[in-house]
Amino acid sequence: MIELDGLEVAHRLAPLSLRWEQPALVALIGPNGSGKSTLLHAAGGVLPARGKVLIESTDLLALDVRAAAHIRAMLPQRLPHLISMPTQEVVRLGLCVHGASESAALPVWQHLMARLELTPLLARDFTLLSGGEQQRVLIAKTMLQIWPTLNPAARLLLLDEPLAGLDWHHQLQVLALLRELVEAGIHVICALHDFNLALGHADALVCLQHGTLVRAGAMTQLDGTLLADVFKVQTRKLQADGLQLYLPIGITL
Ligand SMILES: Nc1ncnc2c1ncn2[C@@H]1O[C@H](COP(=O)(O)OP(=O)(O)OP(=O)(O)O)[C@@H](O)[C@H]1O
Repeated sequence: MIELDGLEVAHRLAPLSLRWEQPALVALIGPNGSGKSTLLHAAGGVLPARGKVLIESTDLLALDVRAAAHIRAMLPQRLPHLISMPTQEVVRLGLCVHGASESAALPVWQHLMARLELTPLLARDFTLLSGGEQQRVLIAKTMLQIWPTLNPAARLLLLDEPLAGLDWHHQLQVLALLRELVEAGIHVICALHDFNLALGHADALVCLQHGTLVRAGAMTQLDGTLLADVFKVQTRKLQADGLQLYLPIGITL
């Protein structure tokens, strides 16, 4: 069970309460500036906030950063200040939190390197990789931190637009890894701007507008009315393989 209980950031996020009984892939959507990053940072305990983030009976916000890092991992939207170092050392930072040995981590390491196609990049300087390559490296590092076979305490993964800058192939690779994590018991909250990817892959929806929760629940809540009212876009509904998709065709005023 994961619960955001009255989570609030002064002037940026109105108090919101949400609860999920089972691990799920939650799509966090909202227009630019609606508070998605604010919610993720607050839930991760890296931005001062009121309220609680309950994981079973533990309040994540009452833990110090090191203890919290055993339970949750977070991928921010912007790259941290880049320092010149080999890419493999960046990935390896994901192991520091739980301290799994490299031999214990090897199967997971190999799995992530293969799925994210990072092996040819490992010896290169991280700062010289392309934006999408750097993003895949940081996703691997973040996943190593909370991969359940390496870190059994891990419960929550917070991702701020992890698919931004990735090509379709790598977007789908990342979504497949997120599904693996959900099936292994990790609750994933993922800010996304691509509604069709959300419809195809997420289990549940959270939508913010002006720092306020406007919808939450099943993915069927993501519909043409929401896209018109909150995102100010006119859409055409499409059906593909039983999936409802939306094509943007104009803006609403
Ligand atoms: N450090 C800060 N101090 C004050 N206000 C901030 C700060 N960071 C963000 N904001 C404001 O908080 C609001 C929510 O920003 P946030 O980054 O959470 O939006 P978002 O939904 O993630 O947007 P985007 O889709 O553009 O990434 C915005 O109005 C933003 O200007």
